[in-house]
Amino acid sequence: MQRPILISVGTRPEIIKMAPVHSELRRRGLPVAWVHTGQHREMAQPLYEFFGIAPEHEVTLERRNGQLSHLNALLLEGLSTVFEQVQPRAVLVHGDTTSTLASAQAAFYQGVPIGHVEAGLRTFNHREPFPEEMNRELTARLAHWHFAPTAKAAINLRNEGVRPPGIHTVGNTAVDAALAGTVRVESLLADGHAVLPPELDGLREGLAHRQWRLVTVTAHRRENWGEGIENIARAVADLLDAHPDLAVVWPVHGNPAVSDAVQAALGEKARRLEGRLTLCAPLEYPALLWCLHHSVLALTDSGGIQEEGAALSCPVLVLRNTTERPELIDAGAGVIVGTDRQRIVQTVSHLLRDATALQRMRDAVNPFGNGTTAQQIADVLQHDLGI
Ligand SMILES: CC(=O)N[C@H]1[C@@H](OP(=O)(O)OP(=O)(O)OC[C@H]2O[C@@H](n3ccc(=O)[nH]c3=O)[C@H](O)[C@@H]2O)O[C@H](CO)[C@@H](O)[C@@H]1O
Repeated sequence: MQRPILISVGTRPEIIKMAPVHSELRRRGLPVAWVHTGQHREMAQPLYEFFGIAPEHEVTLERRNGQLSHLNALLLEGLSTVFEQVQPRAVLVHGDTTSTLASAQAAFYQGVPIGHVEAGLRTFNHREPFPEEMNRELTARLAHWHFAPTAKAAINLRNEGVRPPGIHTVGNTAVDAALAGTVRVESLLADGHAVLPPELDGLREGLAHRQWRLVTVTAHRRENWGEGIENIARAVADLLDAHPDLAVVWPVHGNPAVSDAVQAALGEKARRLEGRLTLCAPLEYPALLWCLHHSVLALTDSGGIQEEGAALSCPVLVLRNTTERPELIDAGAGVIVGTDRQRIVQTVSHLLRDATALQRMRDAVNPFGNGTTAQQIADVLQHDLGI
């Protein structure tokens, strides 16, 4: 194989958002390879199967403690060995994880140009999200190509001194993945494939026959652990009491800091409401897409779900005090509600009662692109690498 463009990723959202780039490069017959950095491997395998990706390389992490510095050191060493062996012509990284920064550093040490996909997102607060905000900034210092999802992200980069020829405003690959993925999920379901886990059977039946309106909830960010999650759970309970046609699906993050609080506040209710409240393990991506596609609203502190919601006409209420995706709010496709119980209840109740307001949000123009981001990234790489 010729020297490949090497995609280096570790976590679930990175895999989801880099899959469209991999698929587009492969479709054009360009040399491309994938290295998995070994975080959350158990979550990764079904995703790789869904996207038809077989990583050629893997860095296995033998972590002795939970420290970020230890993780970074292991990643840096493991990735350097892989890069040495593969001799990539370029390395592509995504977003803001520890894998992102370590991949960019390892590539920099070997003099390999770095493409940063989803560049320029900023909260301007190094503590929220931590350590992601700093990972974004440092990766921008190291990158050669900056694939900014929006004009705002491009301006953030310019304001930090990144020179415009390296900045390409291309939209977000999350949209490419969500649009193509939803079509595929619906067609798999129509062909009778078991795309959804059995825990969602009651919900599916209720949506089909009892005209429930679905709201998808997810929360896992560190800054929401404790009081934040408890408030969100109590707000969900209030909403289920106030709206008899409301159904909620909440894939609960496995961390006990999250799951214990959710179970304590809602476990009993979930048993009583049978199907109207589904608390389940984190869903595989196709099932999560199905939930968003069939939801009237999403409540989330996730970054990716803000983009997927916008792509699938599912308005998003952001369970954080800040977002690095202000375009969602500006476009009218989302609202920041934080974790205040009353505010969440009031905002959701208003939208459930006011069909016009809800429809206005559903009709908002998606600010994260139209599903051609991977093509635009491939165009730039092909041109600049002369391949
Ligand atoms: C706030 C923040 O710093 N977020 C960063 C984090 O992502 P982010 O906060 O989006 O990470 P999450 O862990 O929430 O993952 C979101 C993704 O997982 C999927 N999902 C979610 C729940 C579930 O049960 N099943 C499932 O498949 C969603 O559809 C979405 O695609 O890393 C990403 C990758 O670098 C960056 O783009 C984001 O900026």
